[in-house]
Amino acid sequence: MIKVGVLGARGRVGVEVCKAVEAASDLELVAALDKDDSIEGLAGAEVVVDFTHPDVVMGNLRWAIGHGIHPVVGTTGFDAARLDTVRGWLADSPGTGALIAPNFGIAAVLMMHFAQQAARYFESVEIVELHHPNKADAPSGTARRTAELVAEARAKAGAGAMPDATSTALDGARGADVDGVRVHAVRLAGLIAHQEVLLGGDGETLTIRHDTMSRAAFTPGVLLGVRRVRELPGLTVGLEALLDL
Ligand SMILES: NC(=O)C1=CN([C@@H]2O[C@H](COP(=O)(O)OP(=O)(O)OC[C@H]3O[C@@H](n4cnc5c(N)ncnc54)[C@H](OP(=O)(O)O)[C@@H]3O)[C@@H](O)[C@H]2O)C=CC1
Ligand SMILES: O=C(O)C1=N[C@H](C(=O)O)C[C@H](O)C1
Repeated sequence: MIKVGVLGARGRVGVEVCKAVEAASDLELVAALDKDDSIEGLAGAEVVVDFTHPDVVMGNLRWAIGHGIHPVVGTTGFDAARLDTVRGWLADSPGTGALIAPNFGIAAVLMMHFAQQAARYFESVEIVELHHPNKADAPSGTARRTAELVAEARAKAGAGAMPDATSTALDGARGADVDGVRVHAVRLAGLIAHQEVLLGGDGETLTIRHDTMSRAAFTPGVLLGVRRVRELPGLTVGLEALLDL
């Protein structure tokens, strides 16, 4: 049995993660903590799942890694500097592994992978992410990561800058620039999490779309991470590393 703690246990995703851990015969939920609970309640856990908030996740990670507890992190808001900081903490705690994934949905990971594969064949790539209006960060972690993967694929293929004649625009009209890829964030009541990657070339376009219909969609990926993270010392970024794509 793997002893699992959950941070953000009363949140939208945390509730689903707790249910999934409790339903798994090889996992034991030993701590289900939320905002006002002491993190010391994680003592005894081997793996901690974090679905909290970008403002608190670094403190949680520091504590968990410092106590040799392997984190599986869904919370977003990670940039290169934050990831480097986590790598530093892991270096001081040999044998501890951490998995940080901007999206634990298998279909979402495939959408990112397909976008990365397609990127080098098109002159233009833009990303539109659409989420529920209670989301703290924009653009989403998934969109940011997709843009990084697309930019990396284009750079590797020697692709130049994308065509764009815009010479006058209202602030934000062209979205955020992530490594040269434009990312547009929509916040709309009624939505959960959705993304379109738009690719355009000479006389044709390709749209790769992903829709999250239920937050239970994240739990198989989270459980995969929980089962594997202890075998992966150091930092692993993205669930794709565990999917043999
Ligand atoms: N990687 C992935 O696949 C996915 C990632 N996410 C990300 O996960 C994060 C959480 O999303 P979501 O569940 O929708 O958010 P919610 O706001 O519904 O849940 C977060 C929970 O964490 C609680 N919390 C805040 N601070 C702490 C703390 N220090 N310790 C423990 N709990 C705390 C919140 O309490 P309170 O409400 O009182 O502040 C809340 O109950 C976001 O960053 C989101 O982008 C979401 C879906 C999938
Ligand atoms: O906040 C959310 O809801 C989600 N957050 C993640 C992100 O920022 O990419 C994953 C998914 O999009 C849902």
